[in-house]
Order: sequence, then C-alpha cells, then structure tokens
Amino acid sequence: MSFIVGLLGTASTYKSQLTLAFIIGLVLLSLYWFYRYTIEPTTTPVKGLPQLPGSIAIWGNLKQLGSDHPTALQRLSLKYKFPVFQCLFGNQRIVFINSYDSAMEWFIKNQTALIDRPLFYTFHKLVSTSQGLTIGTSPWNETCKKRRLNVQRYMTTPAIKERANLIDVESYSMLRDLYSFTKANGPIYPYKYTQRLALNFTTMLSYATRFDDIDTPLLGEILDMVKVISSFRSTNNNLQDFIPLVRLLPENKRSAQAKNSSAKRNIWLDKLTQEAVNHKHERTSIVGDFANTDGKGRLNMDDIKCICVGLVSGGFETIGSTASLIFAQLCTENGELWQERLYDELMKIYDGDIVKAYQSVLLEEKSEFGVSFIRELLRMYAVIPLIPARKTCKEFTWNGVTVPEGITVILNAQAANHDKSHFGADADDFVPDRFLKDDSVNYPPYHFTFGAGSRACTAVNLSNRILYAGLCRTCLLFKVKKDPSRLPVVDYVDFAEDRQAQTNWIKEFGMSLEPRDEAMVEKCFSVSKNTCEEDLSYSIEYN
Ligand code: HEM
Repeated sequence: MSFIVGLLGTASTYKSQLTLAFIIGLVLLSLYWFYRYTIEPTTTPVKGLPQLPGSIAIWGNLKQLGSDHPTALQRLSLKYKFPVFQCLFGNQRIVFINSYDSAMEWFIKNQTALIDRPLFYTFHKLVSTSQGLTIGTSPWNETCKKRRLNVQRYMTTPAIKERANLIDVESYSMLRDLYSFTKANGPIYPYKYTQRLALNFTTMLSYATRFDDIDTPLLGEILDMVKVISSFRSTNNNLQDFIPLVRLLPENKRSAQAKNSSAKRNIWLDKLTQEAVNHKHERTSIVGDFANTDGKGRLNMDDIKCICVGLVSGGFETIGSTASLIFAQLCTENGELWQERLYDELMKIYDGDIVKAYQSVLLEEKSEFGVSFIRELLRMYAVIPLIPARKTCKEFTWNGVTVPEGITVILNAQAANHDKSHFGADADDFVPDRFLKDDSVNYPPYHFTFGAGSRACTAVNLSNRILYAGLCRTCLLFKVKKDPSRLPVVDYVDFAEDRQAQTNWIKEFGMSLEPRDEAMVEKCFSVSKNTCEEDLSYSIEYN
C-alpha cells in the first residue's frame, strides 16, 4: 500500500501515471483471476435446497468435515435435520443425499436425470488418461451406454449360472488356503485371502487368468497398486479436485503418485489382455470372446480394455472387503449361533447331504437366513460410503425444488443405510434377521451399498451370489473361530482401517477355521479340485 501511495505522490509524469495504471490493472486482474479460478463456485446455488453452514473461502465446507466425510455429513444432516443439502467442496458445489427416502426419490424416481457422472481432475486427468474411462467413472454417452449394455450380458441370471465354476474355484481356493494356514499356524487376518478371491474372480471373468499362490509377489504388488488408484477417487484424499490452487503447486506428490500408479497398472493390464488374446481358442473370457469375433462386433479393443479395467477395479475391493466382514461377523459373540443356524437350515434344505449343499449354493440361494445375512451385511457396511458422484443431465423437481441440469450429486450410502426413520431404532446394529420379516424394510433396493438407479452397480446379483456361496460353504464345512487376542471391530464406522479411502476395509482381526468333519472337508475340496481343474490351470504360477 505504501508503495502505491509513494507512487501516487511522485506520479508527476505521464510515464509514471501509466506505470501506476498498469500495476493497478495487473493487481485487479490477478485478484479477478484468483477469485474466478479458486473461490467462485463452479455452479450457482440450487434455489430452495438448504445450504450447509460454515463455508469459508477457498476451502468451502471441506475443513469442517475432517477426515471422515461420510460420517461428518451424516452427523450434520441429523443435526440440522436436512436429509438433502448442498455444500461447497473447495469451489465445487455438491448436493448430498443422506436419508433412505430422499435416496429413493433422487436416485430411483428421478434416475434418468441422474444418469451422468462428472469429471474430476485427479482421476480423470491423471489416472485414467491411457486406459480410458471405466464404465463407473465415465459420463453418460454413447460409448458408455454401449459398454454398460455389453457388461450386462455377463451379469444375467443364466450368465451367472454359466460361470458358477468361477465362484467354485475361488471359494474353494480361499477356504483351502485359510484352512491349511490356520491349521499349521493358528489365527490369521483373512483380508488378503478375500482380496485374492475377488481379484481372481474379476481377472478370470475378464482375462481367464488367476493367482493361485497367496504369496506371489505380483499379487501383492497389484493389491497395493489398486488400493492406491482407488484412493484417487475418494473425496477426502484429493484436495486438488476441489481446490484448483493445489494443482499449481510444484511437486504435487498426489499427482505424481497418480501418474505413477496408473502407468504401473497399465503394464500388467496390457500383459493380461495379451495373455487372454493368446489363449482365445481354449479359454473363455471377455477379452477372448472379443478376440474371437476378429473385431467385427460393436465393440473395439479400447472398449474391451475399459470394460475389463472397470470390472477388475469395480469388483475387487468391494467384494474383498465385504467377504472379510463375513468372517468378522462370524467371530462376534453371536457369530457361533448364526453359523449353527445357517448350517442347520442348509442341512434341512439339502436333506443332510453336505456335498450336494456345497455344490448347490453356487447355483441357488435357498437359505432365507443366508440371504438375509448377506443383505444385512451389505446394509450395515456400505464399503463405498459415498457413492461415486453423479451429475444431473436434465432438470427435475423434488419437494417443490427445481434441480437444474449440471449439478453434482453424491449419495451418502452410509447415512441412508443407517436411517432410523426407515430401518428403526436398531439401524446401527447388525441384525441378520432383518430381511426375513415381511415388512416395508424387506423391499428392493433393501440398501444403497450398490448405489441405485440408472448407474447402480452392474454386478448386484453376481456379488450377492459370490458372498452367499462363500458364507454357506464356510459354514457347511467349518466352524469359524475367533482369536480372543484380536477380536474384530464391527461398528459400522469404526470397523474401517482408513476412513479416508474410497472403499473401506476392515481393521486387522484374527480368525481360524476348525473343520466340522475333516473327511467331509477333503471330500468337498476334491469335488472342487476336479470340477475346476481347468480353471486352476489358468493360474499364472503354472504358465
Ligand atoms: C460387494 C460388492 C460390490 C459393491 C458394494 C459395489 C458397489 C458399487 C457402487 C456403489 C457403484 C456405483 C453405483 C452408483 O453410482 O449408483 C458400483 C458401480 C459399478 N460396479 Fe460394483 N460393487 C460391487 C461388486 C462389483 C463387481 C463384482 C463388479 C464386476 C465384476 C462390479 C462392477 C461395477 C461396474 C461396472 C460399475 C459401474 C456402473 C456404472 O457406472 O454404470 N461391481 N459398484
């Protein structure tokens, strides 16, 4: 300021007046640029929708949300009694949906208006540049529509039955290795085993390749890398998505890490794709199906690559996390009772024939308790608590409010799944009987863990089947035993190891498998080994 006053004082010549005008102009321009680039919200407020108080310049409401966004948003929604509100993440305006009924209204009743997805700087500009956008990260356009329709071919009830061998080989391998490890060494944290089940399922479906040895170095590398990539989609790990200034900082570590992980991922994905093409005549896979058409179908190789990356990333973490939560719940105080109840019910359904039950759970979901248990597990733990963002592609009206086109909307599945006005006072408890009753709760979509509406998870039925078969096979052959020195944390918020991740996974706990009848375990395992001989031979360790 004193500099400008000084200049004014001595601005006797025309030249210095010009200099002064130039400097003031430059300052004003810089301030304008600063405002437009980093403070001005990208969209105007939605008239009539409550705004979350406490927004500050540059940060918006981000600071007040701390490191656990879904829980903070859920708490604020209850505090202010706003099931739906808008807030600012940096300069991005986002509408959050936090209750069961409002989720139904926005994501199901108005699903055609919410079919689009917005683009985010980190994920879309840094991570996804070379393999292209997956279905789950792509805006709605002809390419996305075509790819989504093709994926649905692999997710129909007959298609799931046709690929039951994949559920067989992976649930068998998981139980085989957990059993042999815990028999020899005592309790173990099962997460890596459930992750391998999930990763293998998606790589088998996409590329007809799997990992058999839990200690294969590439498996560990892939598990780490996919976790890093997924963190780029989280709302609270990526300031640069919301605060444009952060993008300008030199040595932005997150951006460098994003590029690096994406480059590494592409190397192994390209290898898997090539393997699948090489084996196109002998092995069934999505890439192989495509290669056999000689590119004459509606899809091209880029489409296929994107579809497969999407299936691997969409399925791997979610199934892996939810499957380890099955073991966690079976290790709780009531876990033993639930195991016995399921075992008895399955014995009743399959006339005491364990081998028949062991095979049938791949093809049908006849145990009502088993179905309810998995449904409740998914409701209790929204492993992706904030559903990937949507963007309104047309105007619609909700509760008298006109929601315009171009608004970013995020469903807080954790909040909607724990909405006491829908699920009752025990909404925060794990009640595996919840979906056995004939009431308004036992009604699709049951919960919002798979998202909802036009862009909901394409693999709902497939995921339910994988989880059901895993649960039933475990209880048919084994008693899951807790490790008293490492009990699981089963609270729906505190269970998560890292509340900043996009997909939550459970904190370490210990469990072991005790056979109900060792001879029967061997018998069932040899049934799987024989039926899945060919799938087992697709393991990278044997090629
Ligand atoms: C417990 C298991 C799973 C959970 C909790 C889950 C959850 C989700 C969620 C929350 C979304 C976003 C939905 C939305 O915006 O409304 C999604 C999308 C998607 N999921 Fe899943 N998922 C699971 C398993 C799988 C599996 C096994 C696959 C593939 C084999 C898969 C493939 C996809 C795809 C392709 C999309 C993108 C859909 C689109 O944007 O049109 N998911 N999933």
